[in-house]
This record gives sequence, C-alpha cells and structure tokens, in this order.
Amino acid sequence: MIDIIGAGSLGLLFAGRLASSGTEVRLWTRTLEQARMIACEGITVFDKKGRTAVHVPGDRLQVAPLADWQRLNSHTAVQWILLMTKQGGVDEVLKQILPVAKTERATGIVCLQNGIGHIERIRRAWPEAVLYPAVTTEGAKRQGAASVVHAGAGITEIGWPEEQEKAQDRNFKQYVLNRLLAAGFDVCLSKEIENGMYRKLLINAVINPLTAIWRIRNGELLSDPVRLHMMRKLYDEGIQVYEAHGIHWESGWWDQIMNVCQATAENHSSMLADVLAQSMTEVASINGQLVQMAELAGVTAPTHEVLWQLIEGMRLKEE
Ligand SMILES: NC(=O)C1=CN([C@@H]2O[C@H](COP(=O)(O)OP(=O)(O)OC[C@H]3O[C@@H](n4cnc5c(N)ncnc54)[C@H](OP(=O)(O)O)[C@@H]3O)[C@@H](O)[C@H]2O)C=CC1
Ligand SMILES: CC(C)(CO)C(=O)C(=O)O
Repeated sequence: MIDIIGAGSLGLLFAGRLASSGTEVRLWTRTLEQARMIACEGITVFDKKGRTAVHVPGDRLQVAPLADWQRLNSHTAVQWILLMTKQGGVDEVLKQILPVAKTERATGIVCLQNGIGHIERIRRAWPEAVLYPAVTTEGAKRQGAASVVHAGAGITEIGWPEEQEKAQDRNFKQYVLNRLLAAGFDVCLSKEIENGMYRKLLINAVINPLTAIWRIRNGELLSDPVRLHMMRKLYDEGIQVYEAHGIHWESGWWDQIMNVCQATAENHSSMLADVLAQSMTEVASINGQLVQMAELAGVTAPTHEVLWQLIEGMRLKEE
C-alpha cells in the first residue's frame, strides 16, 4: 500500500498509474469535495493529445480528505508516503499527520517538491521518518478534480538513503521502486540526489520567475536577447552562490536550461500557472532559498532577490 498525499497534477498522475498497474493506493486530498468526486468518477490520465491513457474507476481507489488521516490511521501503520503537495502545503500536511505518524515505526516518505528547504523542515518535524528526496522531469497538469494531462514523460530521480534504510529495515526497491517501474515511470535511484536537487533548483530559478513576470511560455525565453541576458544573469548569480557554498556544479547546466526551454517550449512554467491562477507560488523555496544561501555565504544574488519580491507581491489581491 502506498499513501499519496496531495491530489493535484503529480498526485493524480502517480495515483492513476500506480492504481491501474495493480498497486494498492490511498489518495489523500485537501478537501472532502475532491475526495467525493474522485470516489465517484475515478481518475483519468490523458495524454498530451487528449486521449485517455489510463482510467481507474473510483471503486478501485481509496480516497479521503487528509483531515481524516488520524481517524483512519489510528490502527494501521503507514509504511510509504509519496508527498505530492507544493512546498507551501508541506507544513500543513505535517501538522495533520504527525500526531498519528509519530507513534508509528519509521515511515518512508518520497518528497517530490521543487525547490529546497522542505527536506530539512520535514526532517526536523519528523526525525524518525526515512526521507527519499526526489526530482522529476515528468510534466503533469491537473484538468479537473479527477483528471490530469500527462503533458510530457520524464525521469524521476530518487535519493536512496541506503544506510538509514538498512538500519530501519525498510525495502524501498521492493515496495515502491518496483511498483513505480511497473506503473511505467522512468525512475532511478541516486546516491547524489543533492546534486540533482541543486541542478533542478537552478533550472527553476532561471526559467520560472522570468516566465511568470513576462507571462510567456518557456520556449519564448529563447527568442529575445534581453530575455537570454536576464537568464544568464540569474544563472551566473546562482553559480556564484553554489561556489560560495562549495556545491558541485557542472558547466553543462546552462545548456540543460536551454534544452528544458526547448523541450517544454509550449508549456507555461508552474510559476506562471500559479500567478495566472492567483495562487501561492513556490518562488520563496526557489529564488528565495538562493537569496538566503547567498546571505549565509556572504555573497549577493540581487536579481533573484528582486524577482522573489516582485512575484511574492503579485498575489496580494486588492481588498
Ligand atoms: N506538475 C508537475 O509536472 C511537476 C511538479 N513538481 C513539483 O511537485 C509538487 C506538486 O506539484 P503539482 O502536483 O503540480 O501541484 P498541484 O498544486 O497541482 O497539487 C498540489 C496538491 O496538493 C494539495 N494539498 C495542498 N495542501 C494539502 C493538504 N494539507 N492536504 C492534502 N492535500 C493538500 C492541493 O490541494 P488543493 O488543490 O485542494 O489546494 C493540490 O491538489 C510541487 O512542488 C511542484 O513544483 C515537480 C516537477 C513536475
Ligand atoms: C522545468 C520547468 C520550468 C518546466 O516548466 C518546471 O519544472 C516548472 O515549470 O516548474
């Protein structure tokens, strides 16, 4: 059994594919309304051409609002969680599940959030849990309460804490990895996930705020020298921060950012999508974290700082 917390774009994609390939899944929503709709309609995953790729009927899924976590888990030990909320949802999730979770034996949690800072927060709040930080290039976009478009298949790299796993007698490969592979996900285990997280952080820190400010698709960043200049500024500041912290980086990362813009040329970045929906963005966990890292190391990241503040200010609605 795998518990998936957060029934948004990634949560619906993973729940739909895992359940359709025979894994027992419990999906935890924020609202009762969404839980009821999924129980009624099931989950549909569409491919990018709008064809149904997967449909799981509601009676093949267990779905409940997270507010019921304590009631439903008072007698069962939760073994594996895929945490699929945004960064901004992590603290609320912990508040809801910790009163029960703390009494259980080590739970394994795969954390798929973009940005950084969440792993430390979860570790502080729940030191007994075994954490599997992950980065994914899957592209998913929720369509409704119970459906999602799988816009682009990607690779999911999951950090594997082998020693801690052995000490806690966990078996990620058997209970999670094999099921993800059986569900058709391209997943690999990494002993250097921090490197993957910092690479993804930089990709998001360059692409996301600029597309959100200019309200353009990812590919449109490449079509103008001014835009490329700003991307390079953000990239160089980010690298300076990494160097100040002794974080390993590779010269090929700039080209990777260009490639991501090309491969996702028609997409709205997640930050632009949040801005358009007037939702909370992940800018604090992306550019904000880079600014804080800069301060800690005694360097500056002024372009990241300005974009961070500009984007934070965007969601302030007039009364
Ligand atoms: N979508 C993608 O393709 C990718 C996403 N990511 C990362 O994965 C993470 C999730 O992204 P994504 O799926 O797109 O985000 P979404 O906003 O689509 O989904 C997040 C879900 O979490 C739910 N949620 C929030 N708080 C709670 C709570 N307390 N209890 C239960 N559920 C809660 C939200 O519910 P509600 O809607 O009701 O508020 C929402 O359904 C992000 O950090 C993102 O950056 C990384 C790579 C690709
Ligand atoms: C890689 C990128 C920029 C793709 O859109 C992304 O991860 C996001 O939008 O958050």
